[in-house]
Amino acid sequence: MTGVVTVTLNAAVDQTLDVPGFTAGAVNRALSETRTAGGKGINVAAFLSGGPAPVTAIGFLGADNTAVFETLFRDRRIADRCLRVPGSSRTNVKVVDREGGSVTDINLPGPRIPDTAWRALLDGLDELGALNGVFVLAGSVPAGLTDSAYAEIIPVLRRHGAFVTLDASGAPLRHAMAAKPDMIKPNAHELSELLGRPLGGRDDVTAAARELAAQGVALVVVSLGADGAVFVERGRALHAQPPRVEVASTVGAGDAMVAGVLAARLAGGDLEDCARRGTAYAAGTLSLLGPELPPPPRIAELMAGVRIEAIE
Ligand SMILES: Nc1ncnc2c1ncn2[C@@H]1O[C@H](COP(=O)(O)OP(=O)(O)O)[C@@H](O)[C@H]1O
Ligand SMILES: O=P(O)(O)OC[C@H]1O[C@](O)(COP(=O)(O)O)[C@@H](O)[C@@H]1O
Repeated sequence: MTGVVTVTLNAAVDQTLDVPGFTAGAVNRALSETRTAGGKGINVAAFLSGGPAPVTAIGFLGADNTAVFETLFRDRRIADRCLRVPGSSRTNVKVVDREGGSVTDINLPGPRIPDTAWRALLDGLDELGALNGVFVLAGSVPAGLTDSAYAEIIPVLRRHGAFVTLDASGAPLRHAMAAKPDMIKPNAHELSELLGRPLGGRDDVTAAARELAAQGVALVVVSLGADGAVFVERGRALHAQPPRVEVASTVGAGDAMVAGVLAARLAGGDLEDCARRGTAYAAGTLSLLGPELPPPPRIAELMAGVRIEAIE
């Protein structure tokens, strides 16, 4: 089976703080702290590891705090092609308030990427493009790179005929749209920002997703948090509603959804299979901290509990 390569330009150590009743502007006390390897592409790599496709992670890691990432790569048998850059990868703070059911993300900027490292990344991707069929470009773009970073990477992979998934936001997503990724997964807020207009309910979101599909993105997935996600491909639109699950943290749910969709696609699944597996992976990670999935029998149970509805 073809290999999957995930690209993380801005890796992160996710520091999850358990703060019941968290209140901005007040003194808050954390009951516990957990640190896990994160960053969108690294999460997708972790969620896909252990499956039939070999998984490679590439991107940038700050040279001063690589241990948490190297441990993940070793434990999950993810091939580590990440380039080391001076400094430390950022720590992103995730404040989880289980009482109030909220997660507050404070994402830091990350180390500046030297030009030599950027060029080495493009060379590495060219090399990996010859050997792997699926690429995931995900997350924010750190200092030192331009908003065109993804728009520059996509043609390098296209030359090799790779399937390119993009999960980004803001200007990097807008620039990359011209390079026509094969799949995108914005959330509703990112989609509204991309189109420059507010989006109402599910029908509005579906119409917007259809517009992007008409621009040449084969598979458009729009995630809607607890309201599930909309999947659009070749004129078909589906809504997938996750089953009710216990939520420890929503961090990484979007990345799990990307991984589940790709796992289904790699197995030859149709749009409904992608929606079902993507939603089950997202629901599965909600009760766990870090890029973890429950065991296969529980994933099967979650898949059976996903409600799929066709949208006309
Ligand atoms: N609170 C929740 N309850 C149930 N499912 C959720 C919840 N939050 C997220 N999900 C699932 O995870 C998917 C991705 O979450 P979302 O928050 O939309 O992504 P992102 O983190 O990329 O913004 C959703 O489409 C949904 O299936
Ligand atoms: O690169 P960005 O956009 O700052 O996002 C990085 C953060 O996103 C995550 O990958 C989680 O993303 P999702 O919740 O969207 O799946 C965290 O691990 C990380 O801290």
